[in-house]
Amino acid sequence: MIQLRGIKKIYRAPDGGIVEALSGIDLDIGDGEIFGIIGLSGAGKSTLLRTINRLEEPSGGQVSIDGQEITALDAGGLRLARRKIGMIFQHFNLLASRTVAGNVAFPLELEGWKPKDVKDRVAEMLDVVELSDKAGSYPSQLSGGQKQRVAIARALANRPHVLLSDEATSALDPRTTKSILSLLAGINRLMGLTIVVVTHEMNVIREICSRVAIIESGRIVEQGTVKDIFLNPRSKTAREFLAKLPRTGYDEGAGLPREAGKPVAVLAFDGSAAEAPLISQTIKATGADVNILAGAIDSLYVSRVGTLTVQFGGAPQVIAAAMDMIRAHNVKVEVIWNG
Ligand SMILES: Nc1ncnc2c1ncn2[C@@H]1O[C@H](COP(=O)(O)OP(=O)(O)OP(=O)(O)O)[C@@H](O)[C@H]1O
Repeated sequence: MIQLRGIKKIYRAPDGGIVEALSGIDLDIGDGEIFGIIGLSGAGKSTLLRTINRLEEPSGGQVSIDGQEITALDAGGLRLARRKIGMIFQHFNLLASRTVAGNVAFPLELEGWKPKDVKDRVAEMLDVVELSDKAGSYPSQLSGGQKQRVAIARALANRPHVLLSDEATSALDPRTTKSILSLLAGINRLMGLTIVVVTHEMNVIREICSRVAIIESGRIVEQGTVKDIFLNPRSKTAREFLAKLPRTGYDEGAGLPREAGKPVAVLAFDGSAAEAPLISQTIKATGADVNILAGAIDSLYVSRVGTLTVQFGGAPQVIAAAMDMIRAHNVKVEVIWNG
C-alpha cells in the first residue's frame, strides 16, 4: 500500500519567485492496483510521481510504502527502499553504450548480484518482454516500443513491489502504446506488482487502470474508480479528457440538433445495462420517440461502460416518463440541451 499524506512541493525559480507544484496531496494506492494519475501539462503529475521514490524531495508531507515511511529515511535507507520501486520514463533513459542485455543487467550488477544470477535473470526478463532475440543489440538499433520494453525489463529485474510509470507511452504510436499497456497489464497480473501510471491520455487510463486521480494545479480535483469517472465525471478536467477520447457523449452538446421540445440527453450506463434493449422497451412502453444520435461502448480494464446521446420526442409528460423509465434501470440521464 502506498500512502501519500499532505504532499507539498515548492520550486524556487531562478528569479526568486516560487512555484507551488503540489498543494497538499492525499492518496492511497492499494497493493497490486494499477492506479492512474491524469492531468494537463504542468498540473504536477510528474512531480507527484517522483515524490514517491523521492527523486523529487517533497517540501512537506509523508510518503509511506508498505508501512515504511519513505520520507523519514536517510540516504542509505532510501537507497535500499528504492530497490523495491522500479521506474520507467517517456524517453526510456537507456544506456546507449550498453547492449539490451547490459541495460537489464545494470541494476543487478550495482546490487552485487553474482554474474550467473545476473545472466539468468536478464534472460528471464527479456523473455517476459519478448526481446530475447535482441539481447546483443544496442538501444540505437531498436524501435521506441522495443526501447520501452528494455526499460520495463530493467525496471523489474530486481523484483520491485512498485512500478512508477512517467508518461511511458507518450512518445509511442497508438499501436505500440497498446502493446506496451497490455505488457504492463500482463506483468501486473503475473507478478502482482503495484503500478502507478502518470499520463495525459485518458485512453491509457481506460486501457489499464482500475482507479484514477485527476490532478489540476497541484491538487486532486476528483478520484475514484475508472468506471465511476467514465459514467459520472464531475470535474471539468475529467469531462475535457473524456471529450478527447475517440468516442462521443461528452461533447456538451456541440453540433447536436437543437429542436424545440426535443431534449437531447447523454445516457451513461454500465456493462449490465448496456446489454438490455432498454431503448426499444422505453419506446414501446411510453410511446416516446428516442432518436439515437451517437453512442460508444468503452471497454475498461475492469468492466465496460457505455454512453448514448439521444434526442427525445413526444409530449412533455411522455418524454418525462421515458426518462424516468431509463433512470429506473440505473442509467444516468443527463440532459445536455433542452429548448
Ligand atoms: N525543477 C523545477 N523547477 C521549477 N519549477 C518546476 C520544476 N519542475 C516542475 N516545475 C513546475 O512545477 C509544475 C508542475 O510540473 P510537472 O512537471 O510536475 O507537471 P506535469 O503535470 O507532469 O506536466 P507535463 O505533463 O507537462 O510533464 C509546473 O508549473 C512546472 O513548471
